[in-house]
Amino acid sequence: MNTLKRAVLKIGSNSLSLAEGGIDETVIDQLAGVIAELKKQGTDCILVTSGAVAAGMAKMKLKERPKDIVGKQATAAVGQGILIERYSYYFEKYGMSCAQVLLSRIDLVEAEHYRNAKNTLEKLLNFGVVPIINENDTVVFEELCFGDNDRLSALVAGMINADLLVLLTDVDGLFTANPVNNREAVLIPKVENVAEVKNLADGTGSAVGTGGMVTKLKAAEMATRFGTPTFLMNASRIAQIKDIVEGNYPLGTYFPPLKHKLNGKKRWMAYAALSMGTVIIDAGAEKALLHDGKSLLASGVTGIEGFWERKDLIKIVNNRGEEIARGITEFSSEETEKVKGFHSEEIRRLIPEIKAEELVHRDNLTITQEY
Ligand SMILES: Nc1ncnc2c1ncn2[C@@H]1O[C@H](COP(=O)(O)OP(=O)(O)O)[C@@H](O)[C@H]1O
Ligand SMILES: N[C@@H](CCC(=O)OP(=O)(O)O)C(=O)O
Repeated sequence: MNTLKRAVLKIGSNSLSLAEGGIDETVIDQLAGVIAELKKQGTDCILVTSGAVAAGMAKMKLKERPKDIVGKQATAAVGQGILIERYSYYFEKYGMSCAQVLLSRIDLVEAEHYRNAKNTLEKLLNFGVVPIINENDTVVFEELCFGDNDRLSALVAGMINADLLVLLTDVDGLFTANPVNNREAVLIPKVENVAEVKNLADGTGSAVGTGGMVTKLKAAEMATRFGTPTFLMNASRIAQIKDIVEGNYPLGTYFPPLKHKLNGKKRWMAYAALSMGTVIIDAGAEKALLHDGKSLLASGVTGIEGFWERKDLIKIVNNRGEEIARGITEFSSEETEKVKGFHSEEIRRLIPEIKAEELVHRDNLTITQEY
């Protein structure tokens, strides 16, 4: 029996592009066909698709992907309309409707915006329409963009509680080295701990792709922490997505979900929200957060960086400068500076109006341990 209610499928620029330039419509046709079949079997899909720049390049007869941001933005503006028109055409062929949803990193930073995006996606799925997501390339700015669509697809999987994330690319999965330039590279069928394989990924994508394997591993790490099983496979096997849904894994790399998954608010804190500043903590506080499941107290803070207000999100780094957690703090940066290193009684004396005992309460804290 099919128990997967929701799947997010992500297809990269590489797999959608023709060698001579432009979009490969046979791939769009196959994707629409598989999504329509899955729908009949009870699995709703959200598609995260790249390809706007590739489609724009063909239209404008550009031989190379523009290197400058504005060039990419203008090219994506030309290509996005062409891309979505082709998807609409092929979904209609299979009796389905689709909707264009353009998201950027900034749209997910505020908790309210994140909820709005989630509600719209939920409504589209309720309408029986396939949301087709791409990054809103035309308006993003460099400091705050995904660039690749891998991490965006993982955030979307977390947002809608997907039961499966499939990353479709131009290689068969994760190899022991980049298979494009290492003949001896061997496919890894299953990865339990992404941190252990991160060194195998090389960040260079193909001529049209962005991010390479590095951003795919980051996406797998995020999605599996959200409790979403993730599968990385070759887009030439699109038809086999049906096998995954039926519980049979084709050739590819499987990343099983983690047992201790992050809940909705912690997903947003860990990967979507922006931090306003940083507190540096000592070894005792690091142990309390990582091993004892405790809140962060001011007594464990040794330094601060940045300026923030009460209820802002901050990063928590250890004394080696490694990020270990993020959380919403009850103290502004000015207040934190005043109370750092002090115990509760002294804090009440220094700032009598503050009722909170903790700098960051455990309910408002998520372990990130960046890799
Ligand atoms: N260890 C690895 N295993 C597999 N592929 C790798 C590895 N390291 C780097 N890569 C590269 O990642 C590329 C896929 O990333 P990318 O070009 O960004 O694709 P997409 O457009 O699908 O997002 C592959 O073509 C391959 O060259
Ligand atoms: N948003 C861009 C996608 C950028 C990109 O190349 O992403 P990816 O193929 O996932 O490495 C586009 O539509 O062209």
